[in-house]
Amino acid sequence: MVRKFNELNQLNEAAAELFIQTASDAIARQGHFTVALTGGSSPLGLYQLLATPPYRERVQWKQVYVFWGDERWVPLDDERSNARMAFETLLEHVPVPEEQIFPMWAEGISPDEFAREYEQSLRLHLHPDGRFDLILLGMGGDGHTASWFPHTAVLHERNKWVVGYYLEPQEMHRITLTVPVINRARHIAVIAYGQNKADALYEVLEGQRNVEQYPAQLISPTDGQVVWFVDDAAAAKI
Ligand SMILES: O=C(O)[C@H](O)[C@@H](O)[C@H](O)[C@H](O)COP(=O)(O)O
Repeated sequence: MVRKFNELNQLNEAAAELFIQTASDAIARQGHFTVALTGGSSPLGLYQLLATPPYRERVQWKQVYVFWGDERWVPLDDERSNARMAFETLLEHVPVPEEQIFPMWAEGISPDEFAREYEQSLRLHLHPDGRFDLILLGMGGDGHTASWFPHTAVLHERNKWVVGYYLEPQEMHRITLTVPVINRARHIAVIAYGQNKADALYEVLEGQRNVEQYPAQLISPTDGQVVWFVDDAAAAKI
């Protein structure tokens, strides 16, 4: 489903409502809520909203387990860190117990080993069905999402839950959830706004199937729901 908004604050409010609803449904059903956060700049307004009354009081933060959909393999204090951004805008302002927050970063371990360990944590915390309650995603102007970049091998990974790999053009490693894990989620929310997303949004939602070029076409939940939160500028061509 595509939800289109004139104003960015309306988009963020609607995304916050989805977050609150999926959290309260999950907590009522199973006692806790598992969410994967996204990086980039797109979720900034949503995180700020969730950290502020009256939204903040509507989530039972002590029952929330926080993971990430993808990360740049940099220390937590690096300005490129997706986790750092989420801590500053959201996690430092809400009472999620520290041991329930799982940044995609650790010292003294390779990205590959880390990916295996992260998969083990997911297997433990997403037990028994391996499903996230909610995964937040953004989309780049080139049609990538999470760290599924065009023409990378991770697009074809069907067994591993988490992959760490070197992304040549950015000269850094990336850690990312894989296609099967993301598509197993109960809910996926993709946030894409601004004119520079218009071409990719058109190609991803209405263009010919070409997942190598537009990896966000791979977002296709098997038994869940996806909502695209877009603004008029991003939606100019759809
Ligand atoms: O670490 C990252 O870069 C991401 O998680 C990535 O997939 C992001 O969501 C898109 O690149 C959109 O980025 P913007 O929100 O900054 O446009």
